[in-house]
Amino acid sequence: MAKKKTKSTKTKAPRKKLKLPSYKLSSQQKLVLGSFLSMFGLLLCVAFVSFFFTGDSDQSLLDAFPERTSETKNWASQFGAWLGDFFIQRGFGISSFIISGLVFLSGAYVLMNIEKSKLSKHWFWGILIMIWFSILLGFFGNKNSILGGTIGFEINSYLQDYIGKIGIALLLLFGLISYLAIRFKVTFESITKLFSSAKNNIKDEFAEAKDAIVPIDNNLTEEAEAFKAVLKTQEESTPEPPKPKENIEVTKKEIINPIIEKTTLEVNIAEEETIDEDLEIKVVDVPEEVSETDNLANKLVEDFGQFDPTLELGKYQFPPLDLLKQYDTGGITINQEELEENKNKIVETLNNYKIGIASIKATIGPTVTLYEIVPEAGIRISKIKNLEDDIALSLAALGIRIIAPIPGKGTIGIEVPNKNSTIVSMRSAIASQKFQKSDMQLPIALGKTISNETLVVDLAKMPHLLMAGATGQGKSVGLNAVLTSLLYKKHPAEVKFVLVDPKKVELTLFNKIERHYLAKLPDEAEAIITDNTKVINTLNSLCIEMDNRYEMLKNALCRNIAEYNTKFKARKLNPNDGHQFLPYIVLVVDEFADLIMTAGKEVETPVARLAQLARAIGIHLIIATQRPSVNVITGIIKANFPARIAFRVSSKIDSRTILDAGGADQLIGRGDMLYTQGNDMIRIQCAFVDTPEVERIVDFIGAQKAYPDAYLLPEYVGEESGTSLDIDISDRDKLFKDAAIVIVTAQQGSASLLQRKLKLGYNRAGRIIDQLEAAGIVGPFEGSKARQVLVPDLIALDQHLENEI
Ligand SMILES: Nc1ncnc2c1ncn2[C@@H]1O[C@H](COP(=O)(O)OP(=O)(O)OP(=O)(O)O)[C@@H](O)[C@H]1O
Repeated sequence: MAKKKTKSTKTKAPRKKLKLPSYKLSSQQKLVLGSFLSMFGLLLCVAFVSFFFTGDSDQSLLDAFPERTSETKNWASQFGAWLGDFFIQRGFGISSFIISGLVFLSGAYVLMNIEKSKLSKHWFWGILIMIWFSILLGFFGNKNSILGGTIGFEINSYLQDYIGKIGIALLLLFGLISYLAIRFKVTFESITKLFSSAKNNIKDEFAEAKDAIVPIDNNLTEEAEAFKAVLKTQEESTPEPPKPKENIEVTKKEIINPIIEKTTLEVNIAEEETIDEDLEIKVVDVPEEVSETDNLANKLVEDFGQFDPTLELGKYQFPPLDLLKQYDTGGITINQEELEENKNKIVETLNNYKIGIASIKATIGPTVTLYEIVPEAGIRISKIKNLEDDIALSLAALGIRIIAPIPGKGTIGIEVPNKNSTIVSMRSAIASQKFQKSDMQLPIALGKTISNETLVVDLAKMPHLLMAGATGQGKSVGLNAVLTSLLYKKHPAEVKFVLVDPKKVELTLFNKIERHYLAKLPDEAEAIITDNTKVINTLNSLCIEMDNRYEMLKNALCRNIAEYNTKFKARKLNPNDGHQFLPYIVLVVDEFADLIMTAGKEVETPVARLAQLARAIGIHLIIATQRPSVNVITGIIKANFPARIAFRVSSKIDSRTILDAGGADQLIGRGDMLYTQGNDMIRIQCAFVDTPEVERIVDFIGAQKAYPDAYLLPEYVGEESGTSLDIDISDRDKLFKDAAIVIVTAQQGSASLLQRKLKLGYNRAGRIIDQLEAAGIVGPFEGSKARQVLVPDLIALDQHLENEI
């Protein structure tokens, strides 16, 4: 599995069909052309027929240049005589009639607007048959014979010199057989079958004829017997010669209709003479035809069972729960005093603002307690919402969040942090029934909600996750929780990670499971990407993988990866056609801000593309950032990441950037987070997984048998940052001129200036600087100093560029 064909989708080039050039004709043009061709076809036919009678007498006229006065006998006059001579005499003989037929047919096709490909087929085969006949008839004719025409005769005599008469006969026979085989798909078996079935038919007919006579007599019922008796007496009384059978039967019917109605005899006659309109039609049940691929798939599944993607690492063992630490000993402790104290404070504070409370209820979560208040009638919710800061101040606690009203309930919520928070261990989240029994595609145990329920979400449904939070608030732990969840639930064959870690320390641990779970570019030594410049290649490679996968899905007629994999497991997709089991790919970027700052658009574009399109083909993005500012989480990225996690941030603005709402600035940190998947916002205590725990898990997995290599992503040939100075003018960057203007205006030859002004990545800016150097606009590299600008102003730049061309 780990080996992956980089260019996996081999779409077969469609077989080229013989096609006439496709001119688009208007209906009027079609009528004109169609009728012209049909008429011409008819004229040819008339000329040919007449040639047989008039050809000889017209011959002398043809030799001279035709004049208006010269009289020809051909029914189509001089032109007819010429056509006959040209096609029949000098051409293909009798078989030239095929030409007239083809011309007529072409006219009819144009008139009736029939597909051109059919017509080209007729022409192809028509001309072949014409040549064949011409040779066949030329075999019997002489030089001037109109049987095979001059061409038929000449080919014949030419061939006779080489293969003799017998050779020609055999060649013609071979031509005939080939024609029947190709055109009518005749095979040797079909011929023998035809003969045997003809033989059987004849046999059957004989047998039927015999049967038809015997049973009528044998099966006579009582009535028939009676009828026979009547007949006998009649015959006796009328000594006429016996009449033919039909006649007798008709008379029988007339005489004793009521008696004979049920006899076999009568039924036969009635069937012949009358049509029973009340006759019911019984529709015969025809079993549905099973297509060949289904059949084959069923047979394969019968023989080998469903395809098992995990087979290569069949003995792989999932990490046991014991590797995770048990933190929450004793569960959540309820401190009655604290509860009472907070309740009093809330009631008191609200009373200060003249807000009466009808009832109050507390739900104790791992880090915060939710006090649900039902205000007295007539109190406006907005009033409470506006007092958020004042209430928080009065309660003298950090991390108070007011939810007014709680969605779906008619109450107002005030979340107050617990004095002693409980750690939600990863172990308890993984061990929860919800996680263990989930049948999600990519289940993630995020942590526990305020009501102490484990929240399990499906990354495949999200479909991408944006994670933000100030430093030290639990982002890295959150990422580890996501990765750990997947490691506990998914086999190495089912999911692959692409890890980008500019911080260089957070995800390095996962190196140990490179050959089990990681994906990388073919020539990379390390699977975990810590170098920002390499990220661009990886992201573009993922885009290629995405396109490849879409192609595979399209060829398999599947809408998403789940359908595709099910079909593949049922052996309905042939690996020889480039199909393979597709693992999910999860791209994790630990510090996105860093990437955007150094590579700008070069990173944003592929990320946005993946975010927009990759959901159906199983590529999911998890992007974490410390700096949730708008130039990092741009509109386009935000629009494609409906699922977001916010750890504590330092300002309301940051909170709005991530969640489109405040609240994240009110969190208490240490894994306290808000999660939204587009609509409701849930406060969650993130499951805690420490580095030693992750280490134990990756050690456990790493010690097991692995694939020979990491999952290989398609190769991406990035534009290398070329330094050669003989850069072709036509190869210049699209922004070359803009860059030149920026540099000349600022009189400062630095790549970082271009990066800032033109919003470019480092690589591209560097490349443009090289091109500017090659064009003589900036001077050579001078170490830490900016390059010298060799063009003094924009007018000089214009001249400089014009002189180049
Ligand atoms: N879910 C959690 N439960 C309890 N404590 C937590 C949780 N998450 C984080 N912490 C505490 O907060 C500390 C910092 O967490 P973490 O390293 O994840 O922060 P971070 O946001 O990744 O910081 P940085 O961005 O600087 O890497 C941890 O060492 C741990 O003590």
